[in-house]
Amino acid sequence: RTLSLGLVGRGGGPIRISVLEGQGRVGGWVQTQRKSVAGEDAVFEQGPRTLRPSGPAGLRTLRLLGDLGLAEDVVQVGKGAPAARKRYLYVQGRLLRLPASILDTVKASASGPLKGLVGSVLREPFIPGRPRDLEDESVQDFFARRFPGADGIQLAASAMMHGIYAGDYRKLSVRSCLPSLWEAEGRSGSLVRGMLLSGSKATTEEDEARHALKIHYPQLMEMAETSAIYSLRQGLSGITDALNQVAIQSPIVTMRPSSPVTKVILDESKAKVMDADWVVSTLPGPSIASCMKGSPGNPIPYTTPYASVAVVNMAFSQRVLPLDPAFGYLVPVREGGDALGVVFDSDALPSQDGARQGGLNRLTVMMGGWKFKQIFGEKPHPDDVLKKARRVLKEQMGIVKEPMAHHVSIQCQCIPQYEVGWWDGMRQVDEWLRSSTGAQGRMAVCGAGWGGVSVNDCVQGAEKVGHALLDHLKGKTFSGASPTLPLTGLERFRK
Ligand SMILES: C=Cc1c2[nH]c(c1C)Cc1[nH]c(c(CCC(=O)O)c1C)Cc1[nH]c(c(C)c1CCC(=O)O)Cc1[nH]c(c(C)c1C=C)C2
Repeated sequence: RTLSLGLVGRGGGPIRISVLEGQGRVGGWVQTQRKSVAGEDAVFEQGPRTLRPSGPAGLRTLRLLGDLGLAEDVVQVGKGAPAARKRYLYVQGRLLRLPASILDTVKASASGPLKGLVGSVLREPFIPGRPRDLEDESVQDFFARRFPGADGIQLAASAMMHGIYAGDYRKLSVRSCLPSLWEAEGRSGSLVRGMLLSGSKATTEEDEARHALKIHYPQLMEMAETSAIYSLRQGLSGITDALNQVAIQSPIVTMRPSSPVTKVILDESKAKVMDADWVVSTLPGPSIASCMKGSPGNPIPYTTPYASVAVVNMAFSQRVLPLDPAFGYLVPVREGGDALGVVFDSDALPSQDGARQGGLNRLTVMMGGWKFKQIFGEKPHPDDVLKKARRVLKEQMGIVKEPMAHHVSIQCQCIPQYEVGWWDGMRQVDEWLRSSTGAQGRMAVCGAGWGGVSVNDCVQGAEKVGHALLDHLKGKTFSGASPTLPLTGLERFRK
């Protein structure tokens, strides 16, 4: 829709958008493999596998799915489904179910690894708020300050950081990774009080996104209200493939696959391969920094570290899991070992098992993350990775059966690590993008490295940059020097 506006560009000519993609395929870390297993078409996700239909970003993604004509392909996990309510931690050699209700929490608090949980939560509002000059701290330090001595909370927090960032909660920044918790404490001096006061209050942004979705795609809005997570029947590559098709058909967009960017020069007189008025970069910080090395001006002032994940998808001919249907489990830092967690894919999304449902049993073992090098070295062989994944299944769940099919992916440097100080780093990059000694207002950024690692965050970030740019272009024709971009994509980091 937006791409067909008759835009007028610099010098009165039409606007042209070139999408440079380094790989031969589009989608980045969104990578779905369809494997034929026992005659069935099973889905193996090697990157993100489910999306959340909540919050302004979640609602925007649903709107995008509607615009792409994918509403019929959505497969959902209802809020009450086992895959939404049953999650486990692997603690002291056993799978421990995480409480899913207040009653469960009270029971879990009586004994075992989560002992004393309720008492810690009740005491938290009486603990003074953070010092005024504390600008950031690790996720571990934050929970230790708010819930001193609460071992169970540390276990759960470290496991959650494995599930989202494949990262080490002793290094990850609470301000950057869990901004709503950091803000709740900032507002009320207490995390619990802050969360209770904000309750289910929707922001204006969320209200607007809800309203837009309800008008355009009421069935998707209904789905958002009743679902915990969702995916597409064909897997998440269905989204990036559909986007690719829209771009290919657009008269103003040129898709250029297999075109890795190796250099960005902010000096028109030196343009060699392609001359552009503006660049919107979705490259990770270290890659864009390396592309701009040697270009006039200061180098990019901050780059984010990244973690690698070994993702091993497996399909068994029958159910091998020793427990009732569930989402899967996460392994807290303290347990050590190779695994970060295991997802029970067939329980979450049985419709991705092919037509003969109830037969196949798909699951995914995730290993490495922040300790990838320590476990696998520089370049592990896929057979060794598979061996390690099978050992995880044997040791943690007693599964010794050989899978009928498997797929090993080594996702190098796939998840940005927002470590303590990242927020301030983003502020510096925002300034650099605007500064005359930096990118001179000619470049904006979006993507997981710059403001949220989920697919929803990436869609929201890209939409904001895209809409701002289009609004800017609609209002003007360009005949002189290139004006600066109306935004950098990092506005939220300004003080
Ligand atoms: C390739 C592995 C990935 C790991 N994390 C992500 C990927 C792509 C990104 C990610 N995972 C989750 C989120 C949160 C927001 C969302 O969209 O849902 C993000 C950005 C959620 C998540 N994924 C897994 C778990 C257990 C969770 C926790 C939250 C929940 O209970 O829903 C599966 C999983 N992902 C990774 C690991 C190691 C793992 C383990 C089972 C890394």
